[in-house]
Amino acid sequence: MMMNRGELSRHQLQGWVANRYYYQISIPLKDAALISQCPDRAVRRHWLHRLLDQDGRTGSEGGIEAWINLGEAVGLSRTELISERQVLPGVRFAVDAYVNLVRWGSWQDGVCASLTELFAPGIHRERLNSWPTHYPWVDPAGLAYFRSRLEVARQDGRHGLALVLDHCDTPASQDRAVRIVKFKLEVLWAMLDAMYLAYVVGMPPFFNVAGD
Ligand SMILES: O=C(O)c1cc(C(=O)O)c2c(n1)C(=O)C(=O)c1cc(C(=O)O)[nH]c1-2
Repeated sequence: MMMNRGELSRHQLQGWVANRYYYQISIPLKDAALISQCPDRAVRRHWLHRLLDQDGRTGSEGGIEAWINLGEAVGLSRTELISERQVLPGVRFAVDAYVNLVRWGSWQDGVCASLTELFAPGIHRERLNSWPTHYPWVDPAGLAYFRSRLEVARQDGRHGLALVLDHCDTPASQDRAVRIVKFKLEVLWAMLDAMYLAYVVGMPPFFNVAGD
């Protein structure tokens, strides 16, 4: 909300991009964990696209590279981003909890957890619309990540939802699906809470937050 209202300082927006970088690089690990659990060839085949969409293919660099470009567009160097120096402990713990859920749960759990992506296209669209006005100092070329995800996230979300509707066909499995989605929302909230404390409240001690 603060982001979309244009209320973030340069330091705060940089902090968000640097921390979300850790989410981006963890998504393929999560997708690989899901694939490793899944005996269904068609599902594995489809899910592999997700992994490659982030990691890239020959001739197409992929989402992580696009996120690094976003980092450069907000004034962070590639080295700074890749160093993970700015990743907050709370963000790291939350993201790792997501990867671990998929690593130790079933592949259906992993699909349920990805359903928050249904909301991602709208969120990306909002950023594409508002950032050029609110943050004119951000190089617009860096917004390519959000643009590239509009259609991909819509398709991924639909595919995930179709799988969940297909496989979660008992009250018990539907109950579990809802609990998993709640867990994933808690991961996303925990990330935001950690960033809010560090960059908005400015509450010390944070070993890796430089003063603004
Ligand atoms: O910017 C966002 O708000 C947002 C949220 C989410 C999400 O809800 O997990 C994803 C993304 N973006 C995203 O870019 C992305 O690639 C992605 C993959 C996944 C997933 O769980 O597999 N979620 C998300």
